[in-house]
Amino acid sequence: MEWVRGETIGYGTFSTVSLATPSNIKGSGEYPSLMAVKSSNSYGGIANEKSVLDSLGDCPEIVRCFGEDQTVEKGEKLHNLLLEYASRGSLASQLKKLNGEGLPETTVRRHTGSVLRGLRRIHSKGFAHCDIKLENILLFGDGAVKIADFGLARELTASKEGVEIRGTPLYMAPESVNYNEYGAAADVWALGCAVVEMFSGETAWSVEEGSHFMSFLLRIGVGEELPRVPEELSEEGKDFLSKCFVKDPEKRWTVEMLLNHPFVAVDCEDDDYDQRDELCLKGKDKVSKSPRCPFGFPDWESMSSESEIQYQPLDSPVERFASLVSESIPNWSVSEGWVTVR
Ligand SMILES: Nc1ncnc2c1ncn2[C@@H]1O[C@H](COP(=O)(O)OP(=O)(O)OP(=O)(O)O)[C@@H](O)[C@H]1O
Repeated sequence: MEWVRGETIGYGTFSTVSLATPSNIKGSGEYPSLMAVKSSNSYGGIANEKSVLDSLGDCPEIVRCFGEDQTVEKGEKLHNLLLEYASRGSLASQLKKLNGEGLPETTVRRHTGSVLRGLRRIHSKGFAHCDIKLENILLFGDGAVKIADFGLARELTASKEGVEIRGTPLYMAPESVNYNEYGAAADVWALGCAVVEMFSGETAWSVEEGSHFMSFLLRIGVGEELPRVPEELSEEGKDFLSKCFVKDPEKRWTVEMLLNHPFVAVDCEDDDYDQRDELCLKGKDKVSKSPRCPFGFPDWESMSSESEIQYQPLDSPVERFASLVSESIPNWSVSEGWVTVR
């Protein structure tokens, strides 16, 4: 399909997302008149995302892919992935418009149910998403909520050796920090963090400015502490989170179990949904920008490609942390200050 690039609508760590329209409307009946195109000068993430999306097939809770191609623009070779366009942006951008407030619980329940159904498809096809966060949950004009960004997704059978941080640390599960495990259970932990953020408008972990990265990893991996559960959340919501925030991945509830939890299994009245969502729609969308340098840790850039890492088996969490951290102090203030590490 021939297509024309439109305005930029989002930035990721390794890609730019723009609007795209088919250039020959007549001959493009199977494609929508407006799409999103994710473009990157590196092939790995785009290729992985395309291959995972192909394996997942059509699912109402997963962003659709219309194909991939390469272009040369301003002398630069770009790899492009054509995707369904989410006209209402990401949950992160929606939340930003609420100025620190969260979404009504009925809306959170509905969105959580959608993400769970998307995760059910991902896990049943033998993959883990590995980067569930509000930036990767997209909102559509018809009210649909879909999971996007499969650049980090990987097969559940993939090896877990070595030292690797995948995804966004604020959403990382204890077993990922400690043992490099990025399975279906780690997606459930990340979903719990996303639910807290959706409801409260604040990240599930509160981290003081100037805190050291290593101490944060220790809090997730070694300590007894769990992510914050908002006081104002209903008892059902608190119970739902208590099933997500179980340190032992074997004891954590699976997506299938959570789909039967009353927090999402019961259809809620959506009275307050429309009002608050309308308010969000009225705000003008701004292009979201992630910092280009992961965490403000200059030396973390060397971890951007798995193939470049010389893996050493490390047994203890402390050894692993020591190999992952630098001396620099990151900006902890908000989740958007974090970027995905590949
Ligand atoms: N299909 C889409 N429709 C509308 N907006 C989109 C779409 N896909 C992505 N975006 C916007 O672009 C942003 C970046 O996209 P995406 O997360 O896929 O890129 P990325 O390079 O994989 O990001 P990162 O790896 O930093 O998480 C999203 O947070 C969202 O705001």
